[in-house]
Amino acid sequence: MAARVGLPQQALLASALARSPSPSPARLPYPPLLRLPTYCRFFSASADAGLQNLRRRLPFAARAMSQRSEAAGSPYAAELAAAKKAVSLAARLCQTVQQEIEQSDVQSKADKSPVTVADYGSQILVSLVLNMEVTTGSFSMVAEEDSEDLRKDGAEEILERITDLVNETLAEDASFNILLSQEGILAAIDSGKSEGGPSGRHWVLDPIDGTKGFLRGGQYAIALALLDEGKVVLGVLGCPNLPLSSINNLNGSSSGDQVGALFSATIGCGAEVQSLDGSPPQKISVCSTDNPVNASFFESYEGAHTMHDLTGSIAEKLGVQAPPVRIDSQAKYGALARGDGAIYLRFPYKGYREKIWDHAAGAIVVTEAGGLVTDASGNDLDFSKGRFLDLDTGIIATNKQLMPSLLKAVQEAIKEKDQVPSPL
Ligand SMILES: Nc1ncnc2c1ncn2[C@@H]1O[C@H](COP(=O)(O)O)[C@@H](O)[C@H]1OP(=O)(O)O
Ligand SMILES: [Mg+2]
Repeated sequence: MAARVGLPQQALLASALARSPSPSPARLPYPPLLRLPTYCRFFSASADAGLQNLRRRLPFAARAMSQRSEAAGSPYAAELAAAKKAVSLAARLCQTVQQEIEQSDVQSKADKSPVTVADYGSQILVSLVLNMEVTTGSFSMVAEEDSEDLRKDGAEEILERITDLVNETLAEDASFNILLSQEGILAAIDSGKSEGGPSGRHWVLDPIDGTKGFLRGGQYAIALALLDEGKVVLGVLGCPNLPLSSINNLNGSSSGDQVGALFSATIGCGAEVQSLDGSPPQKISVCSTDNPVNASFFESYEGAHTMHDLTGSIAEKLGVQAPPVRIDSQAKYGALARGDGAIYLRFPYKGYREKIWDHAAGAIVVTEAGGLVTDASGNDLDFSKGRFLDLDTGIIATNKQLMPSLLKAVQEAIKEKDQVPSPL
């Protein structure tokens, strides 16, 4: 595994710098680096045999990019290609970490939720690739992680581990002639501090959505979207543990062998799925059933993230017969978008504030696949208000045929729940 091959970052950097000629700035494919002067140190490694040995012949990030997509003619085609490349590279780092995660790779945030070296590493790689590939306009990103905990005394070891992981992931991909210093690592994480909002363009990133699933060895997603004037215009969901074909039974497993799905959607161009290692994109659409008896529904694996009693009551009122399919993360939106199930229900406990990065990519993948995503009252989600989605009800998603009866069942179940006296 690359992260364990014993190539410490300093040595890698020193060897590359010693052997390589300085690149001509005109040939560098990443002028946005100029915007972040402390971001990175780069080199041309074409003559470096040691590094070449670390690289695979055809990096999947590059291959995923070369496949023709329905969105090729859209005004966001370049951004979509960059987003796929960024998510694919981040997914590779996450897979490396998930396979051999250690206790010291996991920390607890101020809100007690877990964060891992892979959450940070994924955010760094996505920021870096977007900066390198998208050369027009200024760069703004609303992302989940920040570097505060990594700047504290005692964080030196974890910062070094993240730096090594990121640089080893970059070194394995022939399309990147770049390494990051520790200052560059911290700057890359903090490039996600934008507040978003209704004007301009903002990338929206959850570097690992479903960290608990990631730690359990279950589902997780790298979720990246682009907001333009307050609207989500593209989304990419990397789901390294999701079967590529479909989830065709209630345990979330599949009949096909291939695992690792990359969902993408651009406004007005539909939604697609391809393998994380670069198969051609296939158009997807939500299931077309109008009979709840044939419908199955997705919800969070974690009981603390959604009220399973309320969702059970909604499903019963609707006439759904199958038990819930419980999986972590926005992988649920991807699975819904290709028709693995018909409904997604999410009802967090009172007081939880939804963040835009937890829904932006998933929502456009579902709507472009022909589905609808609304709050519990049937309103569209509004991603233009900053880092949070201002809603105090739940989020529901399904096809157009089932939405009216689903909304009715949701309203009835909520009303009934509100009438039950609190045990306190
Ligand atoms: N108490 C909570 N209630 C609802 N969602 C939560 C809560 N804590 C974390 N989450 C978020 O729920 C999402 C996982 O969704 P799901 O439950 O559908 O798998 C993640 O974005 C996770 O945040 P994070 O991204 O920090 O892991
Ligand atoms: Mg999340």
